[in-house]
Amino acid sequence: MLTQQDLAIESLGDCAVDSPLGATGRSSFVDDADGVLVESRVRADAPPAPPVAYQLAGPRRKIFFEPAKTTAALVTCGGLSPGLNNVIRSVVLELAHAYGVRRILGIRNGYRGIDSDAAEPPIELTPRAVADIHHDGGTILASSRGPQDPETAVDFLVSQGVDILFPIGGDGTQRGALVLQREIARRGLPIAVVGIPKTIDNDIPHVAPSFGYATALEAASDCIRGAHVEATGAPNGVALVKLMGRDAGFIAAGAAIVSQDANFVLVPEVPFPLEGEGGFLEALERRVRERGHAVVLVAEGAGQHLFDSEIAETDESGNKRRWDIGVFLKDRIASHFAARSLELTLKYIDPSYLIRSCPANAWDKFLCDRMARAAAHAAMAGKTGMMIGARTGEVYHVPIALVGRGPAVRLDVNGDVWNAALASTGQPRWGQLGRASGG
Ligand SMILES: Nc1ncnc2c1ncn2[C@@H]1O[C@H](COP(=O)(O)OP(=O)(O)O)[C@@H](O)[C@H]1O
Ligand SMILES: O=P(O)(O)OC[C@H]1O[C@](O)(COP(=O)(O)O)[C@@H](O)[C@@H]1O
Ligand SMILES: [Mg+2]
Repeated sequence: MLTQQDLAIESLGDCAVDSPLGATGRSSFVDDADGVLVESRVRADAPPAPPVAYQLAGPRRKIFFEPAKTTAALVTCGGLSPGLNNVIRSVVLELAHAYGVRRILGIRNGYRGIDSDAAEPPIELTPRAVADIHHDGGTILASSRGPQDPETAVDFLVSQGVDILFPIGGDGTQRGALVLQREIARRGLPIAVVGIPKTIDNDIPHVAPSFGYATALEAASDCIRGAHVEATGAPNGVALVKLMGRDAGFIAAGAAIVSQDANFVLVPEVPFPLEGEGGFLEALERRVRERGHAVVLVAEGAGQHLFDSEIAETDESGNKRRWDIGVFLKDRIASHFAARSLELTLKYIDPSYLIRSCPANAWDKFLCDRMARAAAHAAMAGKTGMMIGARTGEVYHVPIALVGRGPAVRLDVNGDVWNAALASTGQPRWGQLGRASGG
């Protein structure tokens, strides 16, 4: 359970500068006493408890940095997510147009670009340079995985005169941001670090969901529409669609709900039985015998209990690699039907990278702009060691230290999202199983 103290936002010091937004008459200011309740769910019969609230995001009347003397830098890290360019553009425009910040750097290729020995130096981000980027997927700055030495990175920020760093990326990026902020604090430097969390996987705490997720669902459901056409277009057609989701099944579950065309959805949180009475293959066979076709969604991290071991290898950022459940299931479905001499037309579809490389949809664009501008306001007010949190309708400040605290964000298998996914597929509710069962 979080306390109000856990949610305190660090600050570089007193805010002595009048915000230029006051002169425009465009902004209604908020102050640090404005909050957003952490717990939206309550029990009416619970004893009253003191409210615990995030600090509300938004422009402050007094700011820490003098805009004309401020240099900001943006960096995008980790896997791509729809909306990265929208975030870059809105941060740049808010800083340049609303505050009058004149020097904004775009660090190339993720954290590896925060280094004087980097292959590519930062680029200048002007309003003109970012004018049209919001229509495109990806990131104009490029991204990467892999560690960066915090001392090297902070030396580089100092050498470039950077006052504010905006790390835009997932849970790993935010952990990295905290390491940099700690090094900055250790040296007593007045450099603000304000993160903007991206996640198509929907697996970052205090952000529910962040930008990218809604677009990923929309793109996935377009693929599933095609998969359904393929499955119904052949005798005993089965379309198996692999979606991203290393540890959390939000994309697969959400896509099942959005598309309404999936008959099975397999997620990391539910180690389904494969063989035997009540297992996936038997349920699939029954569905195909009864209806002549089926659409199966599988998240990349699902079914790892079906392999004898875990992969020891990680990616450059330390994320554990997973066995390829898509190809594994494809083979097992084929051999199951062959063993029963049952006709099968199996189509395996892996749209993973297409889903995260597309431009943001309307909802994610809406979210990106608000999160980006909120980050600009927080940073100009000298807030640091924080990231922007978001929930439908609200944008607020979250200490980055909370990203690594508490249980990881996973699908609640007793919650309404998973219930809706089960209802839309009609698949059995498989429970928790031991390793290697049914393999
Ligand atoms: N615990 C950590 N400490 C410092 N840096 C980290 C940490 N975890 C990840 N990073 C760095 O953050 C960047 C992005 O992390 P990654 O896990 O690849 O993507 P994401 O931010 O999307 O989760 C990489 O450069 C990675 O090395
Ligand atoms: O193949 P890549 O580029 O390493 O990315 C795969 C991973 O990237 C993601 O899209 C995002 O993951 P991150 O949070 O690590 O950036 C995951 O869903 C997926 O497991
Ligand atoms: Mg991640």
